Amino acid sequence: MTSFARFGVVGGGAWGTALAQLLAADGAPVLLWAREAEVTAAINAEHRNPLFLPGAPLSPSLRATGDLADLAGLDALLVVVPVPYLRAVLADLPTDTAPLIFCSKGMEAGSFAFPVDIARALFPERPLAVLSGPTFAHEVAAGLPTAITLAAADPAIADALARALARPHFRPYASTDMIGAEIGGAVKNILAIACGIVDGAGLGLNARAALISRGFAEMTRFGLARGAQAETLAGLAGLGDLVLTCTSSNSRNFALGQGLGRGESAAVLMRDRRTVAEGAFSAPVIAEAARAGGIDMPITDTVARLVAGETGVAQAIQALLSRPLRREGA
Ligand SMILES: NC(=O)C1=CN([C@@H]2O[C@H](COP(=O)(O)OP(=O)(O)OC[C@H]3O[C@@H](n4cnc5c(N)ncnc54)[C@H](O)[C@@H]3O)[C@@H](O)[C@H]2O)C=CC1
Ligand SMILES: O=C(CO)COP(=O)(O)O
Repeated sequence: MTSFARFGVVGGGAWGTALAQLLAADGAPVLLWAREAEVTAAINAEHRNPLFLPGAPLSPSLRATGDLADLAGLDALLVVVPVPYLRAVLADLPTDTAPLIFCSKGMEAGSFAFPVDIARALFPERPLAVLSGPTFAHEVAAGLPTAITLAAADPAIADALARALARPHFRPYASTDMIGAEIGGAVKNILAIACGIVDGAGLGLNARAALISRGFAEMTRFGLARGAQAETLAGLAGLGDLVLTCTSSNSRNFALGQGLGRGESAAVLMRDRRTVAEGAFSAPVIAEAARAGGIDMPITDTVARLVAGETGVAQAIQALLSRPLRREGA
């Protein structure tokens, strides 16, 4: 098996840049593809990414390119493109056999595909993996302690990639449950918006704790129905990330929810934003997938309607609180 010494990163947003910095911090060469010429120029000339990760000094061994063809021949690629744009970027990747490690958290509209589903259809021969967990980009770039799930269908590849990505302060836990890791990351983004709404509307900490645990029940129902393992959902990629992003306004999803909770318009909050709040894209998609599968996801459905401007915060809260009482495990 290869040693995975030379990594490439596809996507120069906050998370792609932080992962590239993690791997380049010890002087290892890392090549990052970014869409914005301003980002590639600043990384190469000034060793920083002022658009998406301001304030984080980057290693000179991290180089950037605007040409996806330059990623040919590397040992593995971390793919960190927001899910709505992922398919188009993957279609332009150079033909290769190196593993693709998906780090984005969402479900594609229309196809109801997670990143690995999209890639499997495009690259049936390439090893695929998922990297997901409670990982604010600025903390990883700063070298703060972080643990994360690394899932691949083949346990030997999962172990090898986990070893290759591990650093003294960055601990990947290997798993074979790719769908569990993907569902945990996608659903927690939606629940982070819900918790932000509760915070912005001043509904208190009891309500937030209730949302986290009832939201986790939704994530588990959806995940188990799609073949995820319960321990993955209760692990770093599910519950771990849910706790992180439901309790901090450093989360863009939580911050979006705070705005909604304060009564700001969803359309205005979504307009002109440079950074992503993936939960806003995924909420209607996962809500529809759940409905089609007969899976009860009232919080996800409510977030989808709030983001679409179809309901207001007071009305949505009233609707959630007036649902029939039920047994907890049901
Ligand atoms: N920021 C974080 O702390 C973490 C983010 N993630 C996930 O990583 C993924 C990427 O997020 P960030 O790096 O934070 O992004 P970001 O919000 O920092 O930047 C937006 C990214 O979207 C890209 N983009 C915008 N329009 C595009 C288009 N038309 N085609 C292709 N790319 C386009 C930009 O080039 C940029 O890379 C998301 O799925 C997010 O949920 C996962 C873990 C941590
Ligand atoms: O996924 C994240 C941390 O694990 C980042 O969350 P936000 O996209 O909400 O900022």
